[in-house]
Amino acid sequence: MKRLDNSFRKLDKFPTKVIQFGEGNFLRAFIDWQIQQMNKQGLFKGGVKIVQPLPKGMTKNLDQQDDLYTVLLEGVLNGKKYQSHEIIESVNGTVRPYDDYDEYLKLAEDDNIEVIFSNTTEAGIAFDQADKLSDRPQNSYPGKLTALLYHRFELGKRGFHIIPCELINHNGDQLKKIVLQYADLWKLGQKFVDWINNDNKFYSTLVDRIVPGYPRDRAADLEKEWGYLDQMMVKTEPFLIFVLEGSQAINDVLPLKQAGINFVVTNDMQPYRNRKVSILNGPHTTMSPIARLAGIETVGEVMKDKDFYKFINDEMYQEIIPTVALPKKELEDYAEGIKERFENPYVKHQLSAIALNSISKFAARLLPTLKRYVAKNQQLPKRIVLALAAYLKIYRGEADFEPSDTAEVLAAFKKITADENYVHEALSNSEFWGEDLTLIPGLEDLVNKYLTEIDEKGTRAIVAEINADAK
Ligand SMILES: NC(=O)c1ccc[n+]([C@@H]2O[C@H](COP(=O)([O-])OP(=O)(O)OC[C@H]3O[C@@H](n4cnc5c(N)ncnc54)[C@H](O)[C@@H]3O)[C@@H](O)[C@H]2O)c1
Ligand SMILES: O=P(O)(O)OC[C@@H](O)[C@@H](O)[C@H](O)[C@H](O)CO
Repeated sequence: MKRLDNSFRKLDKFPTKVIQFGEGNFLRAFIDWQIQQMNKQGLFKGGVKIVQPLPKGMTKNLDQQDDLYTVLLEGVLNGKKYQSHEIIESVNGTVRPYDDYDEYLKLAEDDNIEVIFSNTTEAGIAFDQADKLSDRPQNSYPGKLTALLYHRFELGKRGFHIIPCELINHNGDQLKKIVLQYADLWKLGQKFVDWINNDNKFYSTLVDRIVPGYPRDRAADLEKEWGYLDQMMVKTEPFLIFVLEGSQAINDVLPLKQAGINFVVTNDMQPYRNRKVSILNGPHTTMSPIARLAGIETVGEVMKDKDFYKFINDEMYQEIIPTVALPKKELEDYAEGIKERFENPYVKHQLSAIALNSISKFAARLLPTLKRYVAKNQQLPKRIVLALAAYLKIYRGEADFEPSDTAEVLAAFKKITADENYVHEALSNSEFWGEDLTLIPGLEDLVNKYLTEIDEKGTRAIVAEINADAK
């Protein structure tokens, strides 16, 4: 069978208008897919050069198939099963700064390029004190970006629209802050700082699309069905939302809305972020420890289990939604959409994958809801507290599987697992939660009660009891 190559292209190859840091599954199924949708409608007429941010990566695999790959959309849309696939033609080429730094810097010279996207994971937007302007290349993504921007500035050219998609709050502000830190460290001068501030725009974003990536178990069958080889195919759910904080003028640069994409430009993206983190990531982080301790492996299985479904549904409607400051109807519609996405029969979303770095995820995704719930109701949200107890059981090494977290968190837990005041020690460690959780009235007692009950009867029985209480 033939590998994908240029003979599969149906659209014109447009000039490069976008630089993209990161060749990962998410960006290929999110940004490059959206650019394809604009190009198909003749609205953007631009291509993407992908920069591989790390020495090792997948860009060579992309080059082997003339930068083409297939996006497979599979899921449930408005209650109906939906499946389609499309060859994405928006990538014009790839650049590897570790192999050819000059080619990388040359991107700054291209007048057609207007936009920079990135997703270098949450670890990518970081300042590395050791980075130097003379490095070829700099270690960090912001270091590489600053070097590119400085070259552009020296050439007297206009700046860029810089749109990071990393899942950290205020990602645009964070990235700009680090670029300015490098400007200071490398003594690049006030004129460069002014050019960064006035000629470039950094946007904060919220991205949402579940992208399971390469469909390993079905890839060979899909290739047979499509009639070509594709080592870069990527599977995604059909749903997406792309929220950008900034002025509506960005719609002229990126006519995504016009292309029918769920692109929201707003002057305050925090409500969207709170909604997503609390109603989507919150239940993920709740179900992961409780359902795993009951022997369940995927999000889909949780949603198919009568008791667990009710538990998660009640968590959304009774513990989370009343604490989010957005119109109730809007939140309920969103929650219904999330349940449909969780039930996606095509996505086997492993609870163990969601469990990675659970302690910081609990702090970011559930603790704010817990505190808002307590302030509003003067009582504790039982389902969220049960999740906390389940995490403490897992992190004490008492599950059939190991906790997966940073070395620091695992080491800190190791120190206290044998302590007879384990729960107190864990809850009062502000390094874990950003504050002392024993100060929340009644929390330590309820966590202790649930831990005893988990030992006595298991999480499934407790879930059933909480459901019965809720009727
Ligand atoms: N896959 C999803 O469903 C999904 C949905 C929304 C958001 N996200 C977020 O997007 C990010 C990427 O996900 P993915 O599925 O594309 O992963 P991936 O492993 O396919 O790609 C990761 C990309 O990040 C780069 N990278 C990794 N560490 C880096 C570092 N320290 N510095 C610079 N670059 C680095 C890699 O080079 C690669 O391009 C994750 O942080 C994830 O939380 C994923
Ligand atoms: O990717 P993580 O590990 O940060 O979180 C696990 C899931 O909650 C997450 O991937 C969601 O599916 C995603 O945020 C949806 O856009």
